[in-house]
Amino acid sequence: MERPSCLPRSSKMNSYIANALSDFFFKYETPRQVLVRNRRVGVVCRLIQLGVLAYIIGWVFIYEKGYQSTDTAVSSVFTKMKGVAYTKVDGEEWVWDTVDYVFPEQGDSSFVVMTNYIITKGQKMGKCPELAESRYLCNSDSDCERGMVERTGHGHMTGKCVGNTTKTCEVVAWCPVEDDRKIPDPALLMSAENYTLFIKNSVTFPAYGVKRSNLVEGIDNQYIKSCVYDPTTSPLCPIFRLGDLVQLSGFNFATIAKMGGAIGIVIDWTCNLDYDQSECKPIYTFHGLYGNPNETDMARASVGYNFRYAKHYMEDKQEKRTLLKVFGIRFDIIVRSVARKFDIIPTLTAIGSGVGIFGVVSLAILHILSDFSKHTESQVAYCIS
Ligand SMILES: Nc1ncnc2c1ncn2[C@@H]1O[C@H](COP(=O)(O)OP(=O)(O)OP(=O)(O)O)[C@@H](O)[C@H]1O
Repeated sequence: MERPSCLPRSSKMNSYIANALSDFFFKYETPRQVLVRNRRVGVVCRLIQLGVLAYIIGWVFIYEKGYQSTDTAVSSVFTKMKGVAYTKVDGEEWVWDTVDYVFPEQGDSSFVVMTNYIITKGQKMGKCPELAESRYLCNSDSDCERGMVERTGHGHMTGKCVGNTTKTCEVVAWCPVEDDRKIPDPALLMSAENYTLFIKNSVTFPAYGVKRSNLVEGIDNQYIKSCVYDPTTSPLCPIFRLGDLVQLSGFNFATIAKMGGAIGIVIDWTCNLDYDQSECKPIYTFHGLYGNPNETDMARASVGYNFRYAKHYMEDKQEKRTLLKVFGIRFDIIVRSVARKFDIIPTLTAIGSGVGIFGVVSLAILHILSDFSKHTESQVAYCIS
């Protein structure tokens, strides 16, 4: 039986330190290289190394462009519509030009082009019956509580139930109240299909001091006057026909014109500034956001796009207004940008991380091999360097 050690604690410590010092001074460590004479192992190891090399060169450097730094642009968009529409409703002729059908008229990157409307002329402040619709109907005055406002009503109830055949609550409102139960079909401004939209967009990449405009080299005043955007024949023309925009967004013009809708125009600036700046050009894409009533259940709950707009005027010393329920196509112009250029810092970072990954993989292979060598001792020859 082994006798318990009765050396004191301090003398045990001293012997550890002495051993450690002797190991440090009288022993030497060096990595041992292993030569494996095995086809399967050799092929697998080389394939893993090749895979890592392909990842570093193919993915990190070529695909992800790890040798370049990136910057996003500061951008500004200006728009201008042109085109004239003519309507003849109830014998009344009317010509609509850009200031009548574009909202707002300043040339914003988000704007609406009116394609259909319901007009209520000569409204003035007063008392009148609500619209003859089921939600406003009443039998007696007690159904019209004074001061109450129906959720989607047009004014404050006076407390009276009025009318001869169809009785509705009387309201204090802009009278006569709007009747929007019948939407003109086909849309009144179908000629909007031929309107043209001019988009002026400039971008600046502050990190590289590079400024670009969508009126790129070769697009002069003469070209603008005659060109119309076409994705294959004139992809850089900044003038777009409305009908083409709707079609490229996947919508039907007659449907979107009647009920309204929304279209996103994306201007994509993806530029490699290692090449000449003139190669940095915009790419336009068009996306239908809403405007097809059969598209989704969500769209059916609120079909199309509309809003109300009033023009006020004075007549016989009384303020009056013309109310328009406007159905139109809303355009949202979105600029997406990324510029890349060679930079030594990301290059060194990418190389460093590549070397690191390579090192980790080599270590993993070494571990696999040391396991392998234990099992197939006979096929492995060790050579100590
Ligand atoms: N929506 C558009 N459709 C077709 N051409 C357009 C449109 N908007 C502008 N243009 C034309 O593009 C050119 C540049 O327009 P810009 O607004 O810079 O100049 P402008 O002389 O003030 O334009 P204009 O007085 O004709 O509205 C002009 O020749 C203009 O007529």
